[in-house]
Amino acid sequence: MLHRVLVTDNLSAAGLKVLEENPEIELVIKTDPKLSVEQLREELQDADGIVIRSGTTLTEEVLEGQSRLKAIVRAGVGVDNIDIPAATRQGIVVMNTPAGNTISTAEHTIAMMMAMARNIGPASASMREGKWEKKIFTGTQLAGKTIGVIGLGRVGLAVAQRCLGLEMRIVGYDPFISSERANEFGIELYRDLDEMLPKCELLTVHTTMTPETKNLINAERMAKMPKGARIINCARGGIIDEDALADAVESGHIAGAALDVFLQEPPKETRLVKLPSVLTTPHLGASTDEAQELVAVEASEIISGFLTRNEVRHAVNMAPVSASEMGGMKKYIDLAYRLGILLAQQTHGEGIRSAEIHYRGEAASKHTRLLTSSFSSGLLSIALGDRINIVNASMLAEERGIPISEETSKKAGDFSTMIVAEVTTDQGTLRAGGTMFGHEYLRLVLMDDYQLDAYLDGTMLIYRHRDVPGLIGLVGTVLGKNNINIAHMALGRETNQPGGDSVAVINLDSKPGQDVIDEILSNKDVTAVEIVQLPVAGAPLPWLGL
Ligand SMILES: NC(=O)C1=CN([C@@H]2O[C@H](COP(=O)(O)OP(=O)(O)OC[C@H]3O[C@@H](n4cnc5c(N)ncnc54)[C@H](O)[C@@H]3O)[C@@H](O)[C@H]2O)C=CC1
Ligand SMILES: O=C(O)C(=O)COP(=O)(O)O
Repeated sequence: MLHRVLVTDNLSAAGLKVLEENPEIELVIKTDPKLSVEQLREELQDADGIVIRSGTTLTEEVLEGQSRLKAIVRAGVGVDNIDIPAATRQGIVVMNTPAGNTISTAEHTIAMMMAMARNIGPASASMREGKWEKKIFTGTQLAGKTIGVIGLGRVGLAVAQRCLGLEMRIVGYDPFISSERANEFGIELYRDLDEMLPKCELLTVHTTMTPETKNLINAERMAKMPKGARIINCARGGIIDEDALADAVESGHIAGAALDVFLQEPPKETRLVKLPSVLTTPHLGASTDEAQELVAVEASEIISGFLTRNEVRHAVNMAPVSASEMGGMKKYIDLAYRLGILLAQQTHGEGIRSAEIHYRGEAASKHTRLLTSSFSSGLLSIALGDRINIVNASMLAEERGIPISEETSKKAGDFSTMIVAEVTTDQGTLRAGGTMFGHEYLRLVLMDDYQLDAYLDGTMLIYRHRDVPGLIGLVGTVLGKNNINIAHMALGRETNQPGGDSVAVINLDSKPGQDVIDEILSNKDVTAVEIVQLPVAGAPLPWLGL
């Protein structure tokens, strides 16, 4: 089946070409007219992936119940127009293209700063009206001025580098970078934003939009800046409090502002936009041919790589996995998932308090977080059904108050690679350990304290019993007379002495009914019987299509 990719914002032709030329992808473009929320919900019902820019907002309401949608790709940086927790809860991977538009955005920031300092916008408008107003448009020189850069990520650092070239002094604030790194870029790093603000004759913000950065520059902070300071925002509307900025510009404390982004786009509240010393552009930071080609091609490659090769690149709500890494992980993801559903069925999904996964030998060098998510999606599959997958498993486990921890040891034990999962429930602790033979065949080699060697697929009849002669024959006879074929049988006993507690795992070709289970259970030496249903060997896993 073709993977359907919906595009709802303008992407460069080069990016669309990547999707059009992929024979495994069906491209659906819905950019004009802009879709309503209802139309977007409807289109998404038939989409495996969506590629957007800042023009499409994917709220919880839009994402709710979108069972076909597997991936959202943002052709650009900011993902604040996507409800990430809602996407994660739905099991949808969100990815972006972090670097393609950095330089263009930094250049736009510099352009805005220079245009503001020299009144380029109003001077040009005045000349268009036939005027020659040399005196009123006297500007301010930038060389020698101090600029404060808040957010020293990709764009912030690129802006700082360019400001150095303009012979400006740069002070910076970003709690997440080291002063060594800042110094490499000629930035004097402050650990306290309020201490830095009085130094800033110009201030530019380059953080992502988070609850911490919302209104980061408010009235109180603007008051700490020197009188006549200027403010630039080419990051996200709302990092600077728009109302407070309008007040500060009107009062003359802030001499001017240059804004590319707004709380609401296009802005409905126009007080700020209409102020003569406020320069505005309609979110143009990334709008160059070069940046748009880079982000659109990358976004298209990301969505194709994900849908056709399970590659996870630049994910915002999941660890990244390259196509080659994924190749080596598939069997492990499968193994962890199967241990998860095995234990889920043994606990009936009830009363699970916590789980602990141990990775031994080769397994320890794999992407264990992903494996733990895969295990968790199996473990919670009874409770949550198809809704759970590798993307949302950790979040949903956490929401249900089930801590799932992991521990790794590169030391191999009896097997070169092994995953052992331990689940604690209200009733006690259950354990299952799996390995793979020849990197191919998945095996259950540990159940509670019993060592054994059972297939980890299909229908499994598990019975606990006292290790006495004749029992295997008896169970075999019951199954035989009910026409149930045995594919494989494994026994594990507590000690090497006969007569102790044992467990048997029989892989069957069909599922026995309750009457068969009751007949086996009626034997005085059998203490418990359960049927566990795992996917058949090599069956595809949910959404990963492994
Ligand atoms: N106007 C436009 O068209 C464009 C806007 N952007 C926006 O620019 C911003 C920066 O983008 P990038 O540099 O690519 O992102 P980035 O992720 O590389 O950098 C963000 C930086 O902000 C810092 N930060 C986070 N919280 C902070 C806080 N409370 N205080 C100070 N610093 C904090 C982080 O440590 C990080 O270094 C984003 O909001 C992005 O959406 C990006 C591209 C185009
Ligand atoms: O990449 C970003 O964060 C941007 O803000 C660019 O937005 P756009 O793709 O031009 O709508």
